[in-house]
Order: sequence, then C-alpha cells, then structure tokens
Amino acid sequence: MDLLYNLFTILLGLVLILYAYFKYAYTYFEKRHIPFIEPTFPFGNFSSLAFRTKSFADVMKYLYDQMPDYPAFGVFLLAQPTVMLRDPEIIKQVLVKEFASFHDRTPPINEEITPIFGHLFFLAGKKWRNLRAKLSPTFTSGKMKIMFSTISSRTKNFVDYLQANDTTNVDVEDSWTRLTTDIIASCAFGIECDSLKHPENEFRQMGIRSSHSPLRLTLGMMLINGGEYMRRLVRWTLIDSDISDYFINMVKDTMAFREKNNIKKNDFMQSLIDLKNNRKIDYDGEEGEDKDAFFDHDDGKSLTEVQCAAQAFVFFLGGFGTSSSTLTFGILEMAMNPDIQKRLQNEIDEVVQEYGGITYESINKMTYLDQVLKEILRKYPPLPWLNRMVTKPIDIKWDDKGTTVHFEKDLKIMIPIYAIHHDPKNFPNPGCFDPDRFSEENKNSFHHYAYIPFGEGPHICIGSRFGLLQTKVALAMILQCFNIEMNENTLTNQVLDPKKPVLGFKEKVYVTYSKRS
Ligand code: HEM
Repeated sequence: MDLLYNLFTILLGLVLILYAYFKYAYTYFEKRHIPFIEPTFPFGNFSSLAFRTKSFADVMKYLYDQMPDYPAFGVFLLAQPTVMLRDPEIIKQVLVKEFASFHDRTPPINEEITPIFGHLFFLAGKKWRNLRAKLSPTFTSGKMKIMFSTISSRTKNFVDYLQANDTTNVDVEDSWTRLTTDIIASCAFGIECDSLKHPENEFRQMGIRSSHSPLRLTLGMMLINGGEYMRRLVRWTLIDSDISDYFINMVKDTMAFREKNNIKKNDFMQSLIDLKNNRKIDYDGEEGEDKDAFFDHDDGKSLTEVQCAAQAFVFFLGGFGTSSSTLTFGILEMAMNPDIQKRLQNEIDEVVQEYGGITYESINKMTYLDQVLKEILRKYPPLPWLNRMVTKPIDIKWDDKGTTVHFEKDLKIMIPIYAIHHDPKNFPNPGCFDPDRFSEENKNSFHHYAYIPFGEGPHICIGSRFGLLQTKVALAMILQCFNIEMNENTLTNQVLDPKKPVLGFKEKVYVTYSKRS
C-alpha cells in the first residue's frame, strides 16, 4: 500500500511539474506581443491531432480561420511555440528572401537511430545543402524525357488491364497506388513488381506499411520537433526495422548486381550509383535550368550505400503517395464535373491526333490538362502544410506599415498550404473546382505564394517534374479510353482522413470507368 501511495505521489508530482512547465511555456507569445490562440494542457492547440479526430489539414484550417485579421499568429504543438503564417508576403520572406534564417524544416534527425531517414526531407544544414546539390541533376527535364518511356509503358499496361477487366465499380485509390508503386519501384529501385496483377507483392506491402503513419510516427515526429532534449529521449526508431532493412538491402543488392554485370540504366538508381562511386551525375538540363546552382554546393564526397538507400526510400515515399492522392481526387472531380471532363477529353483527342499519340511533347502541349492538374493540387494539396524552423534570429516584416516582429532562433514555423489554398481571399469560392483559375488570363489573379502545392524556395519539391509528368500521363491515358462516371457507391461529401500522412478521404472513392466509343 505504501509503495502504491509513494508511486502515486511521485506521479502526481511529475504531472504538476510538467503542468507548471507547460503553463510557463504557454506565456511565450504573450511576452513577445505576438498574437496567438489560447492553448490547453497538454496538447496545446493540437489535441484533435493527438486523438485523431481531425486530419492535419482540417486542424490547421480551423486554427487559420480563427485569426483572419493577422498576417501570422502563434500556436502551441504540445509546449512548442510555433508561428503559423497566413500572409503570402511573410511566406515569401520565410521560404525565399530570408532563407538563410529558415534553412531547415526540423532539428536534424539522428541518422544513427534511423539511417533510412537520412534523406533530403529530414536532413538539415550543410548535409541537406550538399545532398540537394548532388541530387538535383537527377530531376532535370532531360532526365524526365528519358524516364517518360518507363512512365508511359507502365501506364499503358494499367489502362490495358482496366480495359480487360470489370470497371463498373473501381476502387480508385487502390488502383492508382498500384500503378504509382510500380512506376516508382522501376525508376527508383530498378525493380519490376507488377502490383496490378500481384497486389500482394512484398515491395508493395512494405510500401503500404511504411506510409501508414502509425501513432508512433506521429508522436515521434512531435518529439523530434521538440528540441535537443526531446530528440535525445526518443530512443525508439520511427519505422519498423524490418521495413528499413528491406529497403536498404534491396538497394545494396541492386547496386551490386548492376555493377557486377555492368548494367547501366537511365533511372534514379543509376544516379545514386554514380553518386556512390563519386562520379557526379551527368548534367543534361535545358537552358534556363540553373546549372551552377546544381554544383556550387557539392562537397565532392561520395554517398554510402545506406545514404543511397535513404534517398531511394524518400523518392519512393514522395513518388507514390502524393501522386496517387492527386489522381484519386482528380478522378472524383472528373466524375462530379462532366463538362470539365468533356473539355479535357476534347483537348486530349485533338493533341493526340496532332502528335500521333501520348508522347513527352504532346503531354506538354495539353494546356487545359495543366490547368486541371493545378486546380486538383490547389483544392487537394497532398502535403497540406510546410514546416521550417528559425536557424538564425531575424526581424520579419509584419505588415506594410513598417512593423517588424523578432523571430528567435529555434522558433518553429508552419505554413498551412491547405488552409491558404482554401482561403476565399486567395481563391474566391474555394470549394468550387474551377481549372480556369489557372488560365492564361487568370493565372496572375492570385499571389504567387498563395499557391504552393510543391512548397517554394531552395527546399521546393525536388520531384515535382516527375510527379506532374506521371499524373498528367495517367489522367490523359485514362480519359482517352474511358468516361468517368459516378455510381451508387460514389460518396461526394467525404471528410479527410486523420490517419493518413498524405491528404486523403476517410472512405474509399468508387467510380465507374465506361469505355469511350
Ligand atoms: C504531386 C506530387 C508531389 C507533391 C504535391 C509534392 C509535394 C512536396 C512538398 C509540398 C514538399 C515540401 C517542399 C518545401 O518544404 O518547400 C516536397 C518535398 C520533397 N519532395 Fe515532393 N511532392 C510530389 C512528388 C514528389 C516525387 C515524385 C518525389 C521523388 C521522386 C518527391 C520527393 C521530394 C523530396 C525528396 C522532397 C524534399 C526536398 C528538399 O527538402 O530538398 N516528391 N514535396
């Protein structure tokens, strides 16, 4: 009984200390005269995230909508003060103009604990800078042109498969993730896994497990964001070790096999092999692509096999989830907006006739397709927020009256893309799907930094060209062969899923693909 009593007293003492610490932390913005939303112990302003009752996108939009009169405001993630940005001019300062003060997303991840996370998305400081310089030539337009044939042949197989099967009630997300998994498996890992016919294959299963954010990952990321002490406390890995080992071994095996048999291919894996062997990737960008920027930060060091595996892993995660989410939302909008679908089909038919098929060149001629894709990414940005932290203290221009606000080192920054894209001040009637927002005459009607599905500045998505290309090819090939229609299983008033790390609906999206005559 005594033992129980003592334990209870210790626990109560700890909770009280924690409470006092959080209460003190919650005075951060008040002391600095920065507007903020009142937090509650212990989750700050993010309790619905912790209890998974709302998606990241919805929580941020809820907070954003509460502070319409401020260019930015404070919130708390647990006890962590975080500034959420609203005004595109401040967003521009953070992402581009004052990049030197906002160099990193989070404090550096510990590569010894989770080597598979030693990739572009999580690395910080010089390590990120050097790696970005090394990897940029992997994604030039020249490389995309070469990879077009892999993308289009996989997509053609996919369309053939649909044509040969019953498509009266297609589970849209499931089918797209199979296609995008196969494309990225081939381009990033150099393997063929045919997820269409064999959805249970090991590669796909590992991919599904690694991208289904378990509670551990969400909590782990909150703690990693929490600063030096918190990061030292996080001793568990953020991903199951069998998944991490699987990807690392696959990259090692593929590299060894290709080198032993002197096999050279035009894919991401080849770029990684070049970097491992300390040879720079050949630059084949087009005029206008900044060649010097690619190389002026290169430290000349080669990558280890494990570092290569981490990059292949982030290409995989970045490549399949974001694109299949974009395509799923796109297909649903096509089904709900038959007029837009028809206009897009007319463009595809005309351009295909002119060029004799769907080619790299013809895809780039489809201007309405480009508008449709931009509108999908506005309404449904797959990554609904960006984060940065203050790496060097700075006075930020707060408004055009000359007010400045001091941001201290280590302050966290959130940019709620989803909320910004749904702000009627930026995009009138934001719930309406209207690709004409991006027409030649309207494309300057919104602030450049109010539309940021790929982020902006030096951290901008490195794979955006690849992502756009594979989604455009997929939409064009599907709409060339099928009309997309709603059926009795199509839900049109869905809510966002709190469990998915990438934007997605809670319930499945079903539609009918009917063959075009
Ligand atoms: C529709 C498709 C995609 C969308 C919407 C998307 C979106 C984003 C966003 C919002 C960021 C953060 C940018 C920032 O912080 O400013 C990002 C970063 C990144 N993305 Fe993508 N992405 C897509 C496709 C891809 C693909 C296909 C790959 C790889 C093959 C990829 C790899 C990456 C990497 C490595 C980063 C980190 C870049 C850095 O910090 O240097 N993404 N992406």
